[in-house]
Order: sequence, then C-alpha cells, then structure tokens
Amino acid sequence: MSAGYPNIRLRRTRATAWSRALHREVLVTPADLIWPLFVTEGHGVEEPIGSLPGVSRWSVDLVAERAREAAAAGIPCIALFPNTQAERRSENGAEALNPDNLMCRAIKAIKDACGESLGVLTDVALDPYTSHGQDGLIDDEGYVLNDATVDVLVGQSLNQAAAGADIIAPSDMMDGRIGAIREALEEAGHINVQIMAYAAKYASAFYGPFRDAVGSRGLLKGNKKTYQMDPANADEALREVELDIAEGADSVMVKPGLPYLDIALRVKETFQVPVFAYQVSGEYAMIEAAASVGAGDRDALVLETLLAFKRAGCSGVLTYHALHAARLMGA
Ligand SMILES: NCc1[nH]cc(CCC(=O)O)c1CC(=O)O
Ligand SMILES: [Mg+2]
Repeated sequence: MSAGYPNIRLRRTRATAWSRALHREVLVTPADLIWPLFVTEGHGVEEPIGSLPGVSRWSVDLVAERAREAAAAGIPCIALFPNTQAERRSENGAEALNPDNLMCRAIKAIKDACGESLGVLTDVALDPYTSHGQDGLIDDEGYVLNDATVDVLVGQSLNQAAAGADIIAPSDMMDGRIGAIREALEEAGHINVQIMAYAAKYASAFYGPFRDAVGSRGLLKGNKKTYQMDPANADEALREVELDIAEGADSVMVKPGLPYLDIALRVKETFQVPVFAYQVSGEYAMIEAAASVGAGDRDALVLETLLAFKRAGCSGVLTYHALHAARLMGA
C-alpha cells in the first residue's frame, strides 16, 4: 500500500465551504489595516487624485469624518500625509516644524473626534515640505545630507508627538534617525509614543501616485536612490531592520508591499518583531486599473492581496483600500 494517494487526498479538506473555513491558516480582519489619508487646506474640501481613482485629499474637518468612519469599521489606525501649499514649501522644509502646520491641525482634529478609539500614525520625512521634493536637506549638488536631516526629523517628530500623534513613522531612510528620535521622545516625556520604522524602504517605481497626492512629483528632480534601498537587495534589508530595532523601533515596515513579500517574510522569521507592509499607491493603482478593464474582480483582488501579507507574517498592512476592505470583511 502506497503512503500517498489514494489514502492521502489533499482535496478532501477543500471539498466544502465549512471545511475550507475550518482549515484556513490565516485570517485578515479590519484590525489588520492602517488607512493612509491625505490632508489639504480649506474647509469642506475634497480633491480627487487623478492617478489614484477613488482616493481624495480631504480638508481637516472632512479628514476627521473619514477617521470616524474608519474607527466605526473596526480599523485601528490611520496614517496621515499632508499636501503642503507651494508657498509654505522651502529649501529646508521648515514648515515641518511649525506647530500649527496642516499635519498638526489634522492630528488634533482626529484625536478630538476619535480619542482612544483610533491610533494616528504620522509620516516623518521632509518631502511634503521641501521645494525640491527630496526627503531631507540637500547640498549644492542635490545630495541628501544625512546628519543635518536627522536633526530636523527629530524636531518634526517632537512637533507631531506634541500635537497628539500615537505612532511616529519615519519614512526618510536616513541612517541613525530612529535612535535620535527615540532619545528625544523619551527626554520630552513621550515615553508611550511608538515608532514604526520604515526600515526596509526601496527606491521604487510604485510611488508615483503618492507623489501626485502630496504634490511633490513635479518638484522632484532625479531620484531617491542615495538613501532608499536598491530593489536588488534582501540581505541589506535585514541589516536595516536589525539597526532600527536596536535603536528603539517598536515595529518595522517593509515598503512597497506585494513585490517585497520575500523581505517581509525574512524579516519576520529572522527577528520575530511586529512587521507591517505598505501596499503603496502604485500597487493600489494597479489593482484599480486591472479591475477597470475587467481583468479581475476588484473585491476579490483586494482581499487576496491582503491575505497574502498575513500569510507572509505581517501584523498589518497600510492600504488605500482599507475602508472598502474593512466593510467587505464586515459584510
Ligand atoms: N517620504 C516619502 C514617502 N512616504 C510614503 C511614500 C509612498 C507611499 C505610496 O506610494 O503609497 C513616499 C514616497 C517616496 O518615498 O517618494
Ligand atoms: Mg536605516
């Protein structure tokens, strides 16, 4: 008698819906989702973003409404990104340090609206504030300066924490910024403000629509390859993660998402820390484009990709589909 077929038939457990449900290895629920939201000036303003169909920038009053909807749908956390007006952008991104900037006003409005029912994650990097669209301070050749940038990022982080941010998420990829930010938060008494490090962030072609959303695409000359990672590298991602954990990160992120699932899995298996993936703007646009030409069912595509992140060991996913997905799961 053979040890395999026909005694072993892997199709047995797949034969019925109840059995498939019983044997499912991972689940994705609304509690796995972080919803990125774009903020713009004004009152009662919604600005659709052309390259991100279905995603808009919202004025502070309306972003607080979106946040309430997220909490009601069971989403635990939102992520905020500001579209800073051109006249408030500058060479050194000083608006990032303004305690009354768009970001800080949005944080306060959301915390007022939602209190402890919703976490607010804030992006730390200078690209929404610089006139050149780079994430840091640049020298005469346009090279992004590491240590001088870290000093500004520390100030930006303290500014966001003072406004009420729950999770500081540095997306700049400067060396040493997690340790510097952690130390400053501790000194300022923000001992329970978390840091989610964009630890393994790649110089990716999938960020285009995001740069439209924050208004930096037209400003950016060149690329971000001197600080974001080379898509060819995986071992290097583990070194990035190891350092950020040692410097005090509470959780780490891999970005983009689906094309880098191998990185997420290796990080999880190597370090056993909370790992998040950012399913970025270009990935969202790809799913929307596929669905719009009938190449796949939108809802099924969305849910399948979210499940893939859970299978790869992620604690959660930043996705522009979050509210829609949470409602699908609740249905
Ligand atoms: N600090 C920049 C930043 N923070 C989040 C994203 C991309 C997110 C997305 O594409 O959805 C980017 C783009 C970039 O590095 O140019
Ligand atoms: Mg690093």
